[in-house]
Formats: sequence, structure tokens, C-alpha cells
Amino acid sequence: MFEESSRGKKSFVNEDDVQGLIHLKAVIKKTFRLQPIVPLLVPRETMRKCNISGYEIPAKTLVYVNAWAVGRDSEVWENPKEFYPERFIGSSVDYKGLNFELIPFGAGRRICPGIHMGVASVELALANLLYKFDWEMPTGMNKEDLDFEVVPGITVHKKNALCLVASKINV
Ligand code: HEM
Repeated sequence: MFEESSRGKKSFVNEDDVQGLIHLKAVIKKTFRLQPIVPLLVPRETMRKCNISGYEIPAKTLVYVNAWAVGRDSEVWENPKEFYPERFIGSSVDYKGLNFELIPFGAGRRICPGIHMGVASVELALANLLYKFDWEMPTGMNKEDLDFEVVPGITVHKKNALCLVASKINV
């Protein structure tokens, strides 16, 4: 992700530096796909009667779009449950609302207006944590012990905190 020789030398990884971190960006996209923060987006109400894939939807029906399920749909994603962020490297699939298979920020008129601020915050925080520290699981913990339980709600949060051991890298 970073050149090992230059790691930790700057005081802060900024937005320009982040643009070159292709692998980090792919990992974030992959995480948005499998663990969307707003899994059912914001509910819609139909304005008039319509037909979606053969289903008659009456006017004024509350409709939820399941972004969580879309991100795991084997009809659009090969091996959907696999941790394989490289699938996004060189791919034009993005989360800006034009590719309906990846909609962690929604799409259309009600797409998240904070998308750029949200992405920049996640990228900058993660890049700086990885730039300054090495990260390990606590002794005795294996990747099989990682738990993905969440507290349900319009936005999801981890049920149990992920505890990791951070060691500041020597510059
Ligand atoms: C990683 C960070 C974020 C994620 C994943 C996210 C995701 C979403 C999603 C999925 C929606 C619903 C879109 C839809 O139903 O089509 C939404 C709506 C919204 N988001 Fe975000 N968001 C993030 C950050 C932000 C930030 C930083 C702001 C403001 C500074 C923001 C403000 C809003 C607002 C105001 C709406 C409602 C838009 C409307 O209904 O017209 N979001 N967001």
C-alpha cells in the first residue's frame, strides 16, 4: 500500500497522497459493497402504481432498496462473499450512483449529498492509521475469531468493538 522506505516520514497523509493508494481505495470499495453503512438506504414511497419485474406495486407503497443484498448478489458479483478487493482495480464500477450493483450511497435524486466528504473521511483516517502504525490481532486471536455482528438500525454499527494492537512504526 505504502513504499516501506517512505512510510511514517511525513507528518500526515493528505488527500493528494491518498489518490495514489489504489489498493486502499479498492479495499474501501469492497467494504462498502459487503458492509454498507445504510443497508436499506432511505425508504421511498411510490408516487403512482408501477410494475417492477412483474410485481404490481400500488401507489403510495413504502419501498426499501436492499443495498446489502445487492452487494452480495451472485447474479452480478462473481464469488460475492470473497474478500477480493483487486476486483475493483482497473474496473469502472464505482459507488457514485451510476452502477446499480454498488449503491452504498444510494442513487438517483436522493443519493447521499455527503458522498465526497464521507469517502474522503474514511480514506484519510484509514490511510493515516496504516501509515503510522503496524496492526496486529491480540495474541491468541485468529481471523476466524473476527466477529461481524452488528446492531441493526437505519445505519449499522458493530455490536462488539474490534480490538487490535497498534505499534508505532520506527522512522
Ligand atoms: C461513508 C459515509 C456515508 C455513507 C456510506 C452515506 C450513505 C448514505 C445513504 C445510503 C443515503 C441514502 C441514499 C438513498 O436512499 O438513495 C444517504 C443519505 C444522506 N446522507 Fe449520507 N452517507 C455518508 C456520509 C454523509 C455525510 C458526510 C453527510 C453530510 C455531511 C451525509 C448526508 C446525507 C444526507 C443529508 C442524506 C439524505 C439525502 C436525501 O434524502 O435527499 N452523508 N447517505
